[in-house]
Amino acid sequence: MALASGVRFPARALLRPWSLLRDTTLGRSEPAAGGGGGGDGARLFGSQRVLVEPDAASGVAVMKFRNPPVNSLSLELLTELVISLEKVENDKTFRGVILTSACPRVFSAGLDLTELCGRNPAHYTEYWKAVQELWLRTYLSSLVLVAAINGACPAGGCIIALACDCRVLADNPKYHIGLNETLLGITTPFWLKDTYVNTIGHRASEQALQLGSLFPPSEALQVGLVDQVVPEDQVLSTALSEMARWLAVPDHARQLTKTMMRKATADRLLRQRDADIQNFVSFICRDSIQKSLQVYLEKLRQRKG
Ligand SMILES: CC/C=C\C/C=C\C/C=C\CC/C=C/CC(=O)SCCNC(=O)CCNC(=O)[C@H](O)C(C)(C)COP(=O)(O)OP(=O)(O)OC[C@H]1O[C@@H](n2cnc3c(N)ncnc32)[C@H](O)[C@@H]1OP(=O)(O)O
Repeated sequence: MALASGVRFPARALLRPWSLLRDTTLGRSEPAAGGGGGGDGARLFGSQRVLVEPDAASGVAVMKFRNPPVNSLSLELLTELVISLEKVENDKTFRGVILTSACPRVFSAGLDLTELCGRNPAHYTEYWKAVQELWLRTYLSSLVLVAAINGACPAGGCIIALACDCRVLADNPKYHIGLNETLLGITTPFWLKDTYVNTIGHRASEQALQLGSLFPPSEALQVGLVDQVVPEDQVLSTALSEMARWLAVPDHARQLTKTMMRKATADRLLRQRDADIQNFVSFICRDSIQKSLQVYLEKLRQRKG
C-alpha cells in the first residue's frame, strides 16, 4: 500500500490493510467499515494495539497505545498507528487527535529493541521504513496532535511526542522524557535531531543529545520539551483543554502555518529517504552496534525484581 508520504507498507499490511483494524465496539471482532467510524460519537474503532475513542461532537479522537508491557514500537504497533492516523485523517469529522497510553506508567519505551537486534538487513529495511512513515505521518499531519504523556517517554516515545503540536506531561518524577540514544551506543538520525532542535533550540539539543539526557517533568518544562506539567489525573483533561485552544483557530490558516514551519525539516528526509534507510541498515548491522544493543537489552531484562 503506498501511503501519502510515498512509502510502501509491509507485505502483511499490504494484503489487507484494514484487516489490522478491528471494530472493537462492544467487544465485537469484525472488520471495520472503510472511511469513517466516528459518526455517532460513541463508537470505538481501533486495532489490537491502538485503541481509538472518537468523539464526533468535538471532532477529537483519543488514540491510545496498548502494546504491553511498555508500548515498545514494534513493527506491528508502528503499522497500526499509521493506519489508525490515516483513518482518522480521512474522516472529515475529525480535526484533532490526542495521543496517549493505555499501559500504566509508560507512554512508550521507544523503538522495540528486539526489532533492532539479531535480525537481517531486509527486516531492518522494513522496520526503518515504518519508523520514517510514522514520523512523517505525525509530523506533517493536518490534524492538531496533542500528546497526553501519562508515563515514561524515552527515545522513540519522545519522538512521537515531539511530532505533536503540543505536549502535556504528568507530574511524576519517574516519567522521564528525552532522546537517550547515545547511552545505547547509537546515534540519533539527522531528521530526529532536527525535530529536537526545532523544539528546544540548538545548544540545549547539542547538550541533551550528546549526554543522552532523560529529563524529569520539571526540567522538561524548563527546557521547553513539554508545554505543560500537570498532576497525573489531569493529563487528559488538560490535553483536551489545549486541544480546544488549538481548534479555536481556523483549520486552513493553522494548517498552512504548520506546513510552513515544518516543511523544510520533513523535506530533508523526503529528499534522502532511501539513503537514510541504507545508512540505518549498515549502521545497525555493525557487530559493535549489535553488541551494544544486546548488552543494553540484557541490562533492561536483569533490572527487574
Ligand atoms: C553514523 C550514523 C549513521 C546512521 C545513523 C542512522 C540511524 C541511527 C541508528 C539508530 C537510531 C535508532 C533510534 C532509536 C531510538 C529508540 O527508541 S531506541 C529504544 C530506547 N528505549 C529505551 O532506552 C527505554 C528502555 N526501557 C526503559 O527504560 C524502561 O523499560 C521503561 C522506563 C520504559 C519502563 O520501565 P518499567 O516499567 O520498570 O519496565 P521494565 O524496564 O521492567 O520493562 C518491562 C519489559 O519490557 C522490556 N523493554 C523495555 N523497553 C524496551 C524496548 N525499548 N524494546 C523492547 N523491550 C523493552 C524490558 O526488557 C522488560 O522485558 P522482560 O519483561 O524482562 O522480558
